[in-house]
Amino acid sequence: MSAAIIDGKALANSIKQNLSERIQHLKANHITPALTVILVGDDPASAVYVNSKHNTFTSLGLKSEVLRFPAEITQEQLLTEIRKLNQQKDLHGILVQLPLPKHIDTNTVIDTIAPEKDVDGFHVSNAGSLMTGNPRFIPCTPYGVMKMLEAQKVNLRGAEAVIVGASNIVGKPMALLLQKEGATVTICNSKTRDLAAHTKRADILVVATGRAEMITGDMIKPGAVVIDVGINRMADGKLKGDVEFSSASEVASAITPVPGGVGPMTIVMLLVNTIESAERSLKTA
Ligand SMILES: Nc1nc(=O)c2c([nH]1)NC[C@@H]1CN(c3ccc(C(=O)N[C@@H](CCC(=O)O)C(=O)O)cc3)C=[N+]21
Repeated sequence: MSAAIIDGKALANSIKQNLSERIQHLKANHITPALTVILVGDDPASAVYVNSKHNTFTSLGLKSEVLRFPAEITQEQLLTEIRKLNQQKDLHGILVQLPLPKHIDTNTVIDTIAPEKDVDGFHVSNAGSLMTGNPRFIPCTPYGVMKMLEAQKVNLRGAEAVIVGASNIVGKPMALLLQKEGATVTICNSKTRDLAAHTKRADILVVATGRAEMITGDMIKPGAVVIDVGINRMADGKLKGDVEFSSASEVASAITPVPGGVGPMTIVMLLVNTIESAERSLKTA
């Protein structure tokens, strides 16, 4: 068997096309959706992602600004910058690129962002609202994965979903979203005993560990839908997922590639959240 490849890039593009009407409507009301990204330090991978976001936003006529700070910035200075952005009228989204340097407490920084501008959906109150079933912003990566499953017409009701990786930004919100659609969800982590026993049960397998090619075809149930969230840059510059594509695609019924899978969906859902935020400002104006 050879799996269907779920084309995240194409789906992201079609979602993008469908946003133009909403953008026009906002502009007719003198609102340009605006995002500010804070980038601390000079990690080259982060710089690539931030540029990619910036280009996507500006190409659609949205406002995007990147504030760059040296890795030595103090936590208090960073919080001061965020508080300024919170007050800025006509700014609908604030994103602090992760990871942050070790001397800075990530949760404190995220929870300083005004929840109404937290288009990543990482603020503790937004995490809570997702958990209680009335989300303000759905975190972009799991949101994009749900759109891919929907486009692929994957039946989630009663399905066995297994997530490998329990992070606040992917694994945990992913579990809530799948559960909401009726899946039976297992979250595995680095301490899980007999990981393969879990992954082999999965009708839907989502892998977000940051460990290149750790899931191989022999760990996958025949016919499963495999979503690879990993983006690992190899020494030769090539990108690899957390799933070994060659063996997995022999077993799965559908699989996301890396690159061109979940990554482009993450960026387009950031666009969706920022536009949504701008539309809310229209309602309260
Ligand atoms: N506050 C915050 N929010 C994030 O959403 C966030 C973050 N911090 N920190 C880093 C991760 C990573 N991330 C990616 C988004 C798109 C691609 C993407 O589009 N990748 C392309 C390939 C790009 C390339 O060639 O490097 C693809 O998969 O096809 C990758 C990675 C968002 N992140």
